[in-house]
Amino acid sequence: MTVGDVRVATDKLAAGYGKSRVVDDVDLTLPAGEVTVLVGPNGCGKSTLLRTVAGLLPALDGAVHVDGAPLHSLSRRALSQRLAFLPQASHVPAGVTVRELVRHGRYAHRGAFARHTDEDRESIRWALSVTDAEPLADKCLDELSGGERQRAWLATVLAQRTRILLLDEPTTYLDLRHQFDVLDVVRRLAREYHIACGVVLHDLMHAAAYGDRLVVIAEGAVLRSGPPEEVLASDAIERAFGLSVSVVRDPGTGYLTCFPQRPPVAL
Ligand SMILES: Nc1ncnc2c1ncn2[C@@H]1O[C@H](COP(=O)(O)OP(=O)(O)OP(=O)(O)O)[C@@H](O)[C@H]1O
Repeated sequence: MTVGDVRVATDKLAAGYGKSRVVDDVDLTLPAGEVTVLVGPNGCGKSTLLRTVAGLLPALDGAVHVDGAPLHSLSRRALSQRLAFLPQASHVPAGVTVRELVRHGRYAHRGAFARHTDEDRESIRWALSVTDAEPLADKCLDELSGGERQRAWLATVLAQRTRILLLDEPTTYLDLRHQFDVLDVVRRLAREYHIACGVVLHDLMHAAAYGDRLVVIAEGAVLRSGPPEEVLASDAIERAFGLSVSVVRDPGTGYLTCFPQRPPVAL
């Protein structure tokens, strides 16, 4: 398996609820070793699309292929061994510690009643470590701050050790350092482990800095996809957000970043 192998491909996918199509005709690919960032205005369908790719919502039309196999042909367990999904918000179970939660991430690899293997223990340790959640391991989830909880959920998803990661706004609630830490983890997972990462982000600066490819969703469709420099400089941003941005590369850090083309309100 080399960088660039397509792990997820949608073919003219329509996603939505009942008869209502939220996005239509979507051809999305998530290649191994790359971070693909989905951006778009509130309510444009980013979560709906991700949940459909994760098999949590039925496709209204078209198809999703995971590792070349039609999504519907994979059992729930087979899919969980390939693909992990971090939703935008999750129910917080009372009295469950972070370590217990992260252990759940291993269920796809062993039966509910099987004993933990060394591989399970190593995956749990690794997931807690890369998300900086080790100090939280023995605390109850319902006693954590929003950002600490977000790291615990992310660790749970990472412990699943899948080749495909779908993350819906993983930086929500996180302070500045932890936002960059999480995005660094995502990039490392892509580069070092050749994981195909599909990430929803609202912050276009994060998207510019960390995305190998951006996908702009608006008006019920993919408006544009490609390298951040091209996509951010295109009219898709103005169309999607009603605001264009200028793109610059910070000479100090090398980060590509962008600024809204609108001066602050003078008071
Ligand atoms: N369970 C549901 N049943 C019916 N409609 C829904 C449901 N969930 C979301 N929607 C609608 O689907 C549309 C897309 O919602 P979605 O959450 O996918 O958008 P989003 O791009 O992720 O938004 P945000 O940036 O605000 O998180 C919205 O109009 C929303 O009201």
